[in-house]
Amino acid sequence: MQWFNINSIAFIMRAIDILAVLGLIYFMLSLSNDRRTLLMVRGIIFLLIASVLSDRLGMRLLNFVLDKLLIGAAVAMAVILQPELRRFLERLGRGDLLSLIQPTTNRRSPVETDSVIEEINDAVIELSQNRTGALMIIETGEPIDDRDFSVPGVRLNALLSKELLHTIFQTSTLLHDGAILIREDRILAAGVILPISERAASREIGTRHRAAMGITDRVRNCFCIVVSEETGSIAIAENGILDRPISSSRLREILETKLGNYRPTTLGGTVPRFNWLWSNSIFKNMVSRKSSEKK
Ligand SMILES: Nc1ncnc2c1ncn2[C@@H]1O[C@H](COP(=O)(O)OP(=O)(O)OP(=O)(O)O)[C@@H](O)[C@H]1O
Repeated sequence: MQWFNINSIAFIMRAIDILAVLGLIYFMLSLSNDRRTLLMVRGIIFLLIASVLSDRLGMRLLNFVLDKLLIGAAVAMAVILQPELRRFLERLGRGDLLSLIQPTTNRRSPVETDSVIEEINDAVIELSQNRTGALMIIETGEPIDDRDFSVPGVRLNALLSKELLHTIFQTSTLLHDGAILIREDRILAAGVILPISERAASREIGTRHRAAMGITDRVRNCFCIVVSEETGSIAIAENGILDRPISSSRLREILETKLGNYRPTTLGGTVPRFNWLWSNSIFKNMVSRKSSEKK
């Protein structure tokens, strides 16, 4: 028992302390998969580390300023992340600890998912064949905040069907202008006006396609399908990058990957959202920016 002295206990307590902080950071990062939120959390973590370091190094004035900044940042974060924090506290209160460590993406049942994929796929192909312009935002995770849209459009909350998708985009309807927002198996809104991308892109790319690039650049938990009125071509926008033209078989593949049950898994069976955001998308952006610039 000699090895189990005061020093060992202090070491174990320190390890638990560090693990608890890492756990807390993990939960904060998994609150949202919005890029700006993650950048904000990262900024606060940076301030926290700088404050601890300045304290250890005896830099009292810097430490004083950093402490005040941290308090301000924490209050700002509580205000900005109010819906996410409320969800987090609700789950904590319910004792639903498992859902805290599981990504919230794709909780649809297989049957529901299959029919959503079918309906979207059929509608897009039909719209493309008829050269009917269309813009769809499809959520893949946490709900998109209305403040991310320039105009949130008209609320529909209707069950998704290819007939409805087709009807909305007919030029004779009042709702055909703008985008529709799809959440799970519902068309939540139509006539949504999106922020236009500020990325440098070819002059051939018009406002419908730029709008798809704009929203997916701002919000990471979604992708857009665009059907060109001019050419009938299908495009997919993700992470602010436009991929076009997309063949009908590729469209189905993308829908199945994004909305189906397939997900790349780790040993634990799930991928924490911030991994995907910070590693995969940064890599993808670097690779596909070149291809979009070429267009
Ligand atoms: N900011 C926006 N948010 C949502 N929809 C938009 C936005 N800007 C334009 N649109 C849609 O795009 C239509 C205009 O498309 P425009 O011809 O300018 O773009 P495009 O990318 O060349 O598309 P297409 O190939 O279909 O012609 C508008 O009628 C409107 O429905």
